[in-house]
Amino acid sequence: MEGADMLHLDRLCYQLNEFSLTADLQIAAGDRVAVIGPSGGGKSTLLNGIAGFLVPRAGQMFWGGQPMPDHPGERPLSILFQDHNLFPHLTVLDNVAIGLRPDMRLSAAQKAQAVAALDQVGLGDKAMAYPRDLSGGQQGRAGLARVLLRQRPLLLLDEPFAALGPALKDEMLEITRQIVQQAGITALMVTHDPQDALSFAEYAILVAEGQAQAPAPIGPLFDHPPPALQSYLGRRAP
Ligand SMILES: Nc1ncnc2c1ncn2[C@@H]1O[C@H](COP(=O)(O)OP(=O)(O)OP(=O)(O)O)[C@@H](O)[C@H]1O
Repeated sequence: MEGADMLHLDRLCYQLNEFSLTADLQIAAGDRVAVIGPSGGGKSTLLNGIAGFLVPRAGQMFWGGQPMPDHPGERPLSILFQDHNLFPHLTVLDNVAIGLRPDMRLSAAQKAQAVAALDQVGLGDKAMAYPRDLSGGQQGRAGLARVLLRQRPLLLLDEPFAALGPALKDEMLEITRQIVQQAGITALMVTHDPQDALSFAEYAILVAEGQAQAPAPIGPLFDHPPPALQSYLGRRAP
């Protein structure tokens, strides 16, 4: 885990009224990490902190050995939430293109890239459709196409496919895993489903009672869960 290509949360502390989250950990570049733990433990707070939406009370964050820029827009990351951040009044192509330029004034080459990203997620024939014309799975794919186009090295996912049925969710997780793996993207995914965590990630960060633990290899972690994880998993251990 040494070297410049990593995400380093250096003794970070975020305070939200009564709640505080501490994180002192490193994630190697290209790793896929599940963020798991009980409700209210601080999983979304961790992602919001990494995204730059929260100002830390203490500590620092580094990416590739350099301090993370303060401004969220300058951080080298993309975010995929459950609503896929699609704008209803924009075509699918423009929804993807906005990932590259907020004013959507793309050069011909950039437009070709956006079309290629749609092709890659199997939405090549939906470029001129609107989000309302897409199924839930297709909306997820459009969100992924934007992630592909942005080519940011870090991806934050907060239960992006939780609203989908089991088969479609599995399919979307697999597509996401392939895209992330091929592009060498470092990915952190919040999930409540141990099976999703296992199928997507190599490591897991357990977040409980305001503490984010260092990433651990996910198989052994589920095989021998520490007490906080054991009580969270209950009888739903995978
Ligand atoms: N904007 C806020 N202001 C004050 N407290 C907040 C704010 N957002 C979250 N909290 C509190 O911070 C704690 C952690 O919330 P967080 O959403 O990070 O947990 P979580 O692990 O993602 O939970 P869940 O699995 O239910 O989504 C909770 O006690 C929550 O009530």
